Amino acid sequence: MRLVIRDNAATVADYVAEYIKERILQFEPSAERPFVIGLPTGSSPIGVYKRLVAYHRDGILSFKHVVTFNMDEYVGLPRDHPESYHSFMWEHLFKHVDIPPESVNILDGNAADLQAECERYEAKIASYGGIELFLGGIGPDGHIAFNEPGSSLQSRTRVKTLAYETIIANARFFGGDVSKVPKLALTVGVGTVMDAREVVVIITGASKAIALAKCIEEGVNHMWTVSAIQTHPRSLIACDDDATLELHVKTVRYFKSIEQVQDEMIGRENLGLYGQVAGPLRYTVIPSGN
Ligand SMILES: N[C@@H]1[C@@H](O)[C@H](O)[C@@H](COP(=O)(O)O)O[C@@H]1O
Repeated sequence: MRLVIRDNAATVADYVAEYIKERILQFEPSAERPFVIGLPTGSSPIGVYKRLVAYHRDGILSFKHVVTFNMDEYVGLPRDHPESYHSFMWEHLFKHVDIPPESVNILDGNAADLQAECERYEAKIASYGGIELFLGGIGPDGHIAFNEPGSSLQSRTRVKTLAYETIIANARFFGGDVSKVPKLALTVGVGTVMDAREVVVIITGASKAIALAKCIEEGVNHMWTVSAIQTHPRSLIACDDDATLELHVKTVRYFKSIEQVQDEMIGRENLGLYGQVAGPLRYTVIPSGN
């Protein structure tokens, strides 16, 4: 696993947006071979979406051959409710780019048969040959998507009851009124996320500091479901300084030194993603710490 530390949420967003842009461009997606990406909602990815929209506006990035699968959706909230994840995604990303609407996949939290909807979703992901890159954020309790503490680390897409801490955290989107926050959600499982060929997680802010420390410095544990990322062969956490508050100084220095060595050996401008070196250097470098 790699940990990339930046000064603040804005520079984390710069890094992650550029990372995703490069991954899509290097993949050279086509109609027959689209780039399949898993996407989160929440405040963490908003800066990334803004930058992806800007890449599109500047003619650098197209979403014509990108297929998306969102992580989760509330149960029972009308699709056009301003706080539904459908609304969020169209507002922050999809309506600003050239993605064909049929390439957007978001769980239907109003389906008559919620279980069947979850099974349909998994089957659709499989029909594309799986997800290339899953981007995620986490809750303060270390949940990824809506995989609350205690979720099986092999879980698949399913109906989930939200933890009280999550309901309180998300009340800010419902005028601070806890009673208005849906108590159920559909969510991809931890296993669904970990099946992606690559996982990238954004962790910013002091409120996520304990979760980041649990995820990185302690063992894989279903009480901090994002910690499953330790078992993934190709994973990256992008965090800001505030999120490192609970990490050991040694941990922070270790991951910073890895980046520094990479920069010195290869040069930042030539360092592609996960050893895929862009520019004139074409050899493969696998950075340690992966
Ligand atoms: N289901 C979503 C998660 O996918 C998201 O990661 C989390 C964090 O949100 P924020 O980025 O706003 O802190 O919120 C919700 O619980």
